[in-house]
Amino acid sequence: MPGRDQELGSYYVGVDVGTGSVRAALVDQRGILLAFADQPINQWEPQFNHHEQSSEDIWVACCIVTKKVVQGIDLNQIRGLGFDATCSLVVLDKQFHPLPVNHEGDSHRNIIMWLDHRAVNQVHRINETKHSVLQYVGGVMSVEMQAPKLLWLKENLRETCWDKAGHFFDLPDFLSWKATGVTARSLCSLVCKWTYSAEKGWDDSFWKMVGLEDLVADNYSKIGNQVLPPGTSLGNGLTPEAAKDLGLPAGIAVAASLIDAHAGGLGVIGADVRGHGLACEGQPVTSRLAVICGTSSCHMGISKNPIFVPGVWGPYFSAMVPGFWLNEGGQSVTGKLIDHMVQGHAAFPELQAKATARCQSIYAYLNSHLDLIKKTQPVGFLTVDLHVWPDFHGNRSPLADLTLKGMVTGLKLSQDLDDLAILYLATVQAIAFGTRLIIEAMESAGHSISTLFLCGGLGKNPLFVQMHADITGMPVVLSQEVESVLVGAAILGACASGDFASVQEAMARMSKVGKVVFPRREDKRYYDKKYQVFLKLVEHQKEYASIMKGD
Ligand SMILES: Nc1ncnc2c1ncn2[C@@H]1O[C@H](COP(=O)(O)OP(=O)(O)O)[C@@H](O)[C@H]1O
Ligand SMILES: O=C(CO)[C@H](O)[C@H](O)COP(=O)(O)O
Repeated sequence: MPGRDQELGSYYVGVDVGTGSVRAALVDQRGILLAFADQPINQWEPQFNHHEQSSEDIWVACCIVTKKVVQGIDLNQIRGLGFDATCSLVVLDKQFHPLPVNHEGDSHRNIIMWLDHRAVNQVHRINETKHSVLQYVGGVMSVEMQAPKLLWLKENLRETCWDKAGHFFDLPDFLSWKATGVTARSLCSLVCKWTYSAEKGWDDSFWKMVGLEDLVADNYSKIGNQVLPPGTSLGNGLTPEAAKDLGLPAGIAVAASLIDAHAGGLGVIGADVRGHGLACEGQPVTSRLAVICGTSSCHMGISKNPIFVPGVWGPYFSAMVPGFWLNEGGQSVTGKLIDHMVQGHAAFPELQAKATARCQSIYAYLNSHLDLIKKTQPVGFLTVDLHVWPDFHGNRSPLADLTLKGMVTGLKLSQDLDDLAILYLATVQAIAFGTRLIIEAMESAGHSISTLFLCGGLGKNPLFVQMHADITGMPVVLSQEVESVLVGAAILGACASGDFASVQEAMARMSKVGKVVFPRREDKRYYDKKYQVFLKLVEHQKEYASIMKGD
């Protein structure tokens, strides 16, 4: 909350809808968070690989957190509002009412979440077309993108959903519509998840080839035929109705939105790094990789010219930083995988009890427990004979293989807290090795990366950050504001308000270096050996699959 003696200034509200919660912040022109609030959101998993949410629930959560962060301030100081959200698919009918995306016909659950893998068969057929738009998603479309999900709805819920649908929104675009009544879509969501080209627009032949020709016949009115760069001011700003819901003044500028990972990228990648001893100082911004780590991890690298990286999404023009091409590597489950491994272990109740007794988070407790048991060796060396392959939800990048599964080798009969802590460590390391594999793929295609800029919920975990530095061999920059994704959302609001001339200017002013974590060079040999094992794991998994397929 800003103090009463706070100089009268301009504020922006950023709203970030992650997988597990909605967050809002009040942010000033220097990118400093003056107030923060969060609110959990519901998820349903009615069947394995079906993940659903409710757009009504999410809007209610947005209203709760926004009202909280503006409490007690002069509303006239708020100049702009920006949203970011996960790239989930929201379905509404022609009157903008929710439609069910499930066999139960529950219209409250009208969102197919980004991590939903129900459309495996559909994406397989889409990839078999080898259509040229696939070049711009790393060569292989992901089941997490919107075209396979649309096709699934058409083939499975024709009467209850497809035929009645009037609007298919990416969640960030749903939020900006809800705030302004403007149905224009963000270039970010359409380019990254819907095959739209910033240069050529929609490709009719793709939609016809995959069996979604009805979208073309409608001139794309259901999926978006007005497209705006992120940060553009929408319509007449916040509608009176949305203003009442959110507790904000009607008419303030609302920006065309971003996907959450992209907002994180804006929130970190433009910081002034002078004086921190970083290799990216004085180098083009293209030497920086933004790594946004929440439920999933997203690896956002930009370039002046398009770079085609097999298995890495993109290149997408102007989808994050205007004028730059974006490649987006990713791991579908990272925070969710760590939670899964820890919560599923027999010693989890003991961990919870001990962490609660010390008023610590379970992760802070695990990290201090590892420090105790490591004795004199570096903590990472505790996993010399325990190795994890992290693709419990398939591989997004760079293998782009959704059939891959998780692996653990080196299990013992022990089920105590030491065992849980070491399994947790091996999981964190596996995620960092996955990042190394993505960086290597990006570099061999033409990127030249020297520094990681990490944010998201996992950025609060010092072990996760140190392992990313040690395993990639690159320094990891953490922002001054831990909630950097919200700074990205606020940057959108700031651009829409007209207070900054460009997204680049707002980025440079509002993102700031906090802490830098350097790699421990002396441990490199150990991690290089573990990386060799990591690569063997996937090789062996493929061999097992081929043995089982044989006669
Ligand atoms: N204080 C913390 N310490 C360690 N890990 C954390 C902390 N807070 C969140 N996390 C991790 O971050 C993940 C959630 O990140 P978050 O960015 O909030 O996710 P999302 O944007 O997907 O909702 C959790 O799965 C958890 O593993
Ligand atoms: O596909 C993505 C970005 O393009 C993200 O993985 C997705 O939006 C989920 O984000 P989060 O892990 O922060 O909840």
